[in-house]
Amino acid sequence: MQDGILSQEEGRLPALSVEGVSHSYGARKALDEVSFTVPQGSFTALLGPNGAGKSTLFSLVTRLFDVRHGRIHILGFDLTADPGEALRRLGVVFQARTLDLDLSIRQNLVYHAALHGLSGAKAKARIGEILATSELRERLSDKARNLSGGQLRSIEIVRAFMHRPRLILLDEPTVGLDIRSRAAILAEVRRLVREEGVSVLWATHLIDEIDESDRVVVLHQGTVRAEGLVPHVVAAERAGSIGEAFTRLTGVTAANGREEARA
Ligand SMILES: Nc1ncnc2c1ncn2[C@@H]1O[C@H](COP(=O)(O)OP(=O)(O)OP(=O)(O)O)[C@@H](O)[C@H]1O
Repeated sequence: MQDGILSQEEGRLPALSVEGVSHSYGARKALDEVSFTVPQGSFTALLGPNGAGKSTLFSLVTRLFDVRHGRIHILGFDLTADPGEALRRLGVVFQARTLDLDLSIRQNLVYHAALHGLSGAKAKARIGEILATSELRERLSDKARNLSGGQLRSIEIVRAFMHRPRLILLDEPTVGLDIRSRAAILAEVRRLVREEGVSVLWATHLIDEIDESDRVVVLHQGTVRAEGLVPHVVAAERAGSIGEAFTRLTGVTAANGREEARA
């Protein structure tokens, strides 16, 4: 792979394939024979209430935990047999904040890029490209601690895109943000999916983060309850909306970010 250019064979493979993956914490089974795919160029929402197993799944895909049962492939590379090739194609935004608050935004981004082998000049060019239309371009020399929570999250997202990964995982990236910042971050990630053809797996428990054109994987109590384009999942459940389909599939009412913000 060179600067995001895919070989013909890579072009046909799913960005992420999870096959029969299970994971337990002692006697507690957090994931039970989980299988789904993230097709290339898709925005796939991993929708599940708290405790569904989303973070456990992310810990497996990022190799924080070993895959002991089942298989995970990133662009066709087996995460267990060929972790270097698989992880090179992956970018991650974790739930917890991970920028160094004492460094400038530019330093945070350039240091991360260096870990992926990008020279300083290439990193700066890449920052300019990703932030071309963003007002954050004016804040690159500011220390991270002077940015708002929403701006820090945006920079973490830029950081995940720096090395041109083909698959980006975001674990509940809007938690703790106000409605406007949430919407801005969602819009920014959707723009990058369109413009860069990258594939995204966006974990959320909030139904209003899901768009009609998304793919969705519904995860509940460690099992996949549905997978497909939103209109297909809604039709299969004979529901009027993805919220209603979610309730039919899981027996619980999906959380709504607007309501959570009002509470
Ligand atoms: N380190 C751990 N030890 C024991 N049980 C755990 C551990 N981490 C998670 N679990 C359990 O595994 C299940 C799945 O948790 P997980 O954190 O993956 O879900 P989640 O969908 O990410 O939820 P949340 O958004 O609340 O983090 C839950 O029942 C949880 O209590």
